[in-house]
Amino acid sequence: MTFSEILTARRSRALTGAVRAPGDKSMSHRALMLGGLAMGDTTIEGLLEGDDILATARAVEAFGALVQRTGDGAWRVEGRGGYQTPSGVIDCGNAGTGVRLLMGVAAGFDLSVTFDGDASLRKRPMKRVTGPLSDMGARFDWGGAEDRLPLTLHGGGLKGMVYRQTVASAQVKSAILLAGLNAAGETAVIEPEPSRDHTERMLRAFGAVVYVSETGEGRVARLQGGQRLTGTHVAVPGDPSSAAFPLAAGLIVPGSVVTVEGVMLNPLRTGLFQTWIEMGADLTIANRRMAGGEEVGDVTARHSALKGITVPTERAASMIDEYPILSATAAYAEGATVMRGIGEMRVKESDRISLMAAGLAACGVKVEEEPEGFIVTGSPCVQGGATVRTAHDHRIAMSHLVLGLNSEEPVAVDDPGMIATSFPGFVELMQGLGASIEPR
Ligand SMILES: O=C(O)C1=C[C@@H](OP(=O)(O)O)[C@@H](O)[C@H](O)C1
Ligand SMILES: C=C(OP(=O)(O)O)C(=O)O
Repeated sequence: MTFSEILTARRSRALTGAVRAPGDKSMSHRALMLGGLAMGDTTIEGLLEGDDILATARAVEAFGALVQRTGDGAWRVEGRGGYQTPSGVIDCGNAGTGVRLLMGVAAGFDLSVTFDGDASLRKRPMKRVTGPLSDMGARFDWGGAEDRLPLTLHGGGLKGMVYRQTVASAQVKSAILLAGLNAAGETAVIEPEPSRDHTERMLRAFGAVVYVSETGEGRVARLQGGQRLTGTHVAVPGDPSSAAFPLAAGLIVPGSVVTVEGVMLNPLRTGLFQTWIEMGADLTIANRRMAGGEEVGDVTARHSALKGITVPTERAASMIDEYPILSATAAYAEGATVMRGIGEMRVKESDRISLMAAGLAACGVKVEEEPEGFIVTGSPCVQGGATVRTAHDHRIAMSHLVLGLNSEEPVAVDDPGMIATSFPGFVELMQGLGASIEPR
């Protein structure tokens, strides 16, 4: 489907059905990058074919690997055991994960490369990665403003380091560990609040030795430099961050029963499910099994009378991308949902606190914005009736479309094309469940 400039969601009858979420975005980026870094063939099934991942596939090819699409979600990467200087600029599009992890990998090699991205990515901070990589020995030239893309990286000659995270960020941790693979000696990252661990897990699947331990200072991931990766098979499970949207719709539209099958249940990713259950959601998980080295399950959401809660701040890292959709469901909950300790939301594809606050308020929902969070006071009756500015942010767009599925008046979003960065086929999948989402 090609979109008009605006998509509109309208109050829908009960949503029913079982769907599959697209492949996990975090794992899809890593599977391609590590495939390019390994010697030999890597085959991937269930790869997310969203725009962020397609940008990473092009980048890995530009760094010297052979990257082929062999079928629906099926890809083959023939790695050369290292990255080489690409002939042009590496454009990571909208993807923070893409650019930050690729900087880490590339820093380990004797090459020079310029990274760039779209208008949203050009606004996001890069020093959180270039700082530690510089301490390891990489050099950077800013193409424009400091801390922002475009930038040029000169890699090679790295030495390992011990890095203490100041913000919980899997992207920063991963960039450092990936650089450490080709640094002299040991590299360690200490995390006071653990972030998603897909890099550690997937490095092991490619044959690397990675130690993870719990210490008084937090979780520590360490590896020795000079390890070689070997191509492998990666089965990418469904993305819990994407599954959240149809499940949220199931929770808020009366009479609904929505199942999303094959959802990854890594505990560092499921903070939203825990939060919804505490809010009174009828959310059940069946058929728990292992797939692609991760636990997966079929998650069912039934329409529920939700109540507001205070989300524990230490849960933030395990649901950082889910606060937009949580806040949309909180709009239908009785009482206040307090979301704090989430200043990181302001440096995502957009300032997600401010955009969600503005969008919800335009739809008649009571929202109080704070520097590091927001409070949504909901009610079962949401007015709607707004066209929301999404500022190139897929999750802002999808969250408001879900909000509009049970509001009095329709809710429309601008720039819906961005949804394809993480969830191609979102509109068709939601329509298949019975959602009324149409181009205006
Ligand atoms: O490592 C990853 O795959 C990701 C880490 C998170 O970012 P931060 O590391 O900035 O928290 C998350 O928001 C992003 O969508 C994916
Ligand atoms: C923050 C996100 O992604 P990234 O940082 O990769 O752009 C996201 O998908 O919500």
